[in-house]
Amino acid sequence: MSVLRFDNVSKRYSGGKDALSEVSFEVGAGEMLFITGHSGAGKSTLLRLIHLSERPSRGTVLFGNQNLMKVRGRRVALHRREVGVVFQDHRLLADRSVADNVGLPLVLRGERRDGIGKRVRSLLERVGLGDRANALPAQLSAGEQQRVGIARAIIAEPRLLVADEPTGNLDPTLSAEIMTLFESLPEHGTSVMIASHDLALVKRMKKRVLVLDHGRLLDDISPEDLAE
Ligand SMILES: Nc1ncnc2c1ncn2[C@@H]1O[C@H](COP(=O)(O)OP(=O)(O)OP(=O)(O)O)[C@@H](O)[C@H]1O
Repeated sequence: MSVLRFDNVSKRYSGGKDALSEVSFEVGAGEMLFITGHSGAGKSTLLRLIHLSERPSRGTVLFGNQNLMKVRGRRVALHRREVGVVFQDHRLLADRSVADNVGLPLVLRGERRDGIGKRVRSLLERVGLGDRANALPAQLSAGEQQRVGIARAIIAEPRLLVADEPTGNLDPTLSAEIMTLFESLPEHGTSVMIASHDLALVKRMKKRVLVLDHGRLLDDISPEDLAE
């Protein structure tokens, strides 16, 4: 079963040239893959089309069986519940505790407080932040803040997690920790797509890699091919 499918997708921002050009690929359930390419290659644009902060100019994006072109209005919020998003700059609420930040997606869904507390505690343990639940984001290191952002993105068990340069500001040890966390997600039923221009990191991970070049999908490299 495919989680996501791009069919000949192009995106042109108003006044610009094509940021994506005729891109086609498919992501399977439980798959983890990287999107790489030079600055301006179209990595962020591709991810924006998945969580509907942008729309394609041509072509079709399917999420499961759903054509995202038809997802409009209130249904956009419903779609976003199924797609977790991790940004490089965390975007945590500065005046809320770690636990409140992580539980926010469940609060927005109207889930019961006692159930939320339990799930937040268990997830914070899983990401190694069990003892930081009451801290404010500013009291955490960059790597810890990033783990809070990831916990918030996965607490509602999305079908797909998209991460845009999630290790951009982190040192190699912290990057490796974050990658280990991402690698554990497919076994919990979440597929993972990570945009990164860090080629050394991408090669080390030995996962499928989509290579973008000036908006075109230049290569779709399987883990086996990457090993050669
Ligand atoms: N909102 C926008 N309006 C107009 N053009 C844009 C917009 N966002 C991106 N672009 C252009 O689209 C192209 C692809 O940009 P995108 O941000 O997707 O690339 P990227 O691979 O993520 O780059 P980077 O690694 O630098 O973040 C670039 O030429 C960029 O200038």
